[in-house]
Amino acid sequence: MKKLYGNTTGLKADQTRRLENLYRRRIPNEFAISPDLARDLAHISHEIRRQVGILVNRSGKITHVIAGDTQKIVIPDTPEYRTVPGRLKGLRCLHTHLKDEPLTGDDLTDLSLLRLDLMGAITLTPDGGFHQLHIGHILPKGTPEAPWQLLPPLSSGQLDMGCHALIRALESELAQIRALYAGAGDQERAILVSVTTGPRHMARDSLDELRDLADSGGIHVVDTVLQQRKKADPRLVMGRGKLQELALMALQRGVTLIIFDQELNPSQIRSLTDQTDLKILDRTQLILDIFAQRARTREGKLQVEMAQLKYLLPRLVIKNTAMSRLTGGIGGRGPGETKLEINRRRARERINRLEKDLSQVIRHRQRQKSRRSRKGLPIISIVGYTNAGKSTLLNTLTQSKVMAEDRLFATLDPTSRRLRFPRETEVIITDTVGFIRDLPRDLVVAFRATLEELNSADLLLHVIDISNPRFEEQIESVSRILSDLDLEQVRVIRVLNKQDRLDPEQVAILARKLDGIPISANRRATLIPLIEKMEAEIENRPPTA
Ligand SMILES: Nc1nc2c(ncn2[C@@H]2O[C@H](COP(=O)(O)OP(=O)(O)OP(=O)(O)O)[C@@H](O)[C@H]2O)c(=O)[nH]1
Ligand SMILES: [Mg+2]
Repeated sequence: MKKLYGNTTGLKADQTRRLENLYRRRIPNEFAISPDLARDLAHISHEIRRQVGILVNRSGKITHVIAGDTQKIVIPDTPEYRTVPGRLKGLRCLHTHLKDEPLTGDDLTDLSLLRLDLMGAITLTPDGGFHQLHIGHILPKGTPEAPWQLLPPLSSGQLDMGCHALIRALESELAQIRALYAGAGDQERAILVSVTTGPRHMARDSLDELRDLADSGGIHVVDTVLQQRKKADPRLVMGRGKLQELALMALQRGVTLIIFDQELNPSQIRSLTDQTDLKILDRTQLILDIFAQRARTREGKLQVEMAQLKYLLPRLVIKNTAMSRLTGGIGGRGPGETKLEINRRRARERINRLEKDLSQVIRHRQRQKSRRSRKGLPIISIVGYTNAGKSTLLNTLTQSKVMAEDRLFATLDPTSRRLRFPRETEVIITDTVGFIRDLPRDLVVAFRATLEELNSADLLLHVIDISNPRFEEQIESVSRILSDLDLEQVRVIRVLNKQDRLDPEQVAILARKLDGIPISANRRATLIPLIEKMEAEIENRPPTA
């Protein structure tokens, strides 16, 4: 006999048996529930003074019998019924309400979060008979204001309401929505979410940046949601009601992915995936994923995979059902894609392996470098926030063709070029990976070797995109990361890039205020003052020991 779910303590043996016997019943296709079954549920519910619920699959079989309390039932996890995103669950819930009360807010939240086929509430007459059945379903093409359809209450003679035909019609409307969005290529569709306890404008700025990140990751952003709360919910981050709105919006707009602007802990990721059946990523995972797409060199790939595994490891304790979605990343592209179905032990082994490989690659590179530095050429490193124009500057300075693009993290692997100054001094100039606010710690650790090379630089060019409205925060983020890397002692020239996008007066004010040299990295003629300053700095540098 299949087991009972929910609040079963204190039931008499005979009551338990009658509840268990419900598993033998079957509901014909046209019926939401058969009249005799509705009557029996009402009776027993009245007798035990608890709500009683059943989950019914599309063949009319009862898959779960649940006992609740006077106010509610708790629908158990049904991992074996996890649906493909964009479809209904294939289960409907029918449950009793002891009082004559239609579907509650909680019922509708369950309906949308679990994407049930239907939600039904059976109300009782005062003597425990069946009164009416209230049915609600998701409206596939609904709006945030009218996301559900509530049918007029059904009496005993009206229960053959064409249940299957209704569910089929809902599924075919959902299929139309999926088809509509499938046309948009295999781009993943996402909603970006920020739950903040701080000021709204800061969360807004950060969300804007998350959108840039998502764009750079090849994700189509369907909408953004910002929720201000006194305190983040420890389990679901946001309130359950807000989460339900989100789940519905996802269904109605063909969304398969939710990206949170804040770092989520393992149990939050698990609860969110369990509650919504959607793929959940946080900001860190998104950045790691972009890095994974971008890494080109062997060293870069090893570093990214290591960072991904280190981030995932504590998140691998969770049960298997949420695993594939959790570790899937955005389409699972890039170096780490073999990691997907990995378990903890294998993950640790892989990390050890990666560490060995990496140290070998790094040793090799250091040998090359020492060969180069034997020539005693000074090194100038270009640093700065992602998308500031670092690669463009390197290209224009050295007439080379490092990839420069209007996307975040275009460059991952450091490139070095020689540069000869007008007065014949020769230097090595290197381009580096861009920085970002809250650069994931695992990434900093993984890229430590690359970034530590900055230590041997004689001069840093800090490129700042002064046309970006957030440039001041960006300067601060970069300074913070430089000091984390113990680079404060290296001399820095501030380079104010993209001056062509601002008024000349504004540029002049900023140049004074920030003590920087304005340039347009893509216009060679604007670089002369910078080149002169670089040359002077290099010639005046203290002799190396
Ligand atoms: N208008 C204008 N655009 C610029 C200038 N310099 C760079 N850009 C553009 O800014 C975008 C980013 O340039 P990149 O050189 O790729 O920036 P980056 O700092 O190397 O970026 P990451 O490698 O992603 O960290 C590109 O679309 C460039 O064409 C400039 O002086 N003026
Ligand atoms: Mg670059």
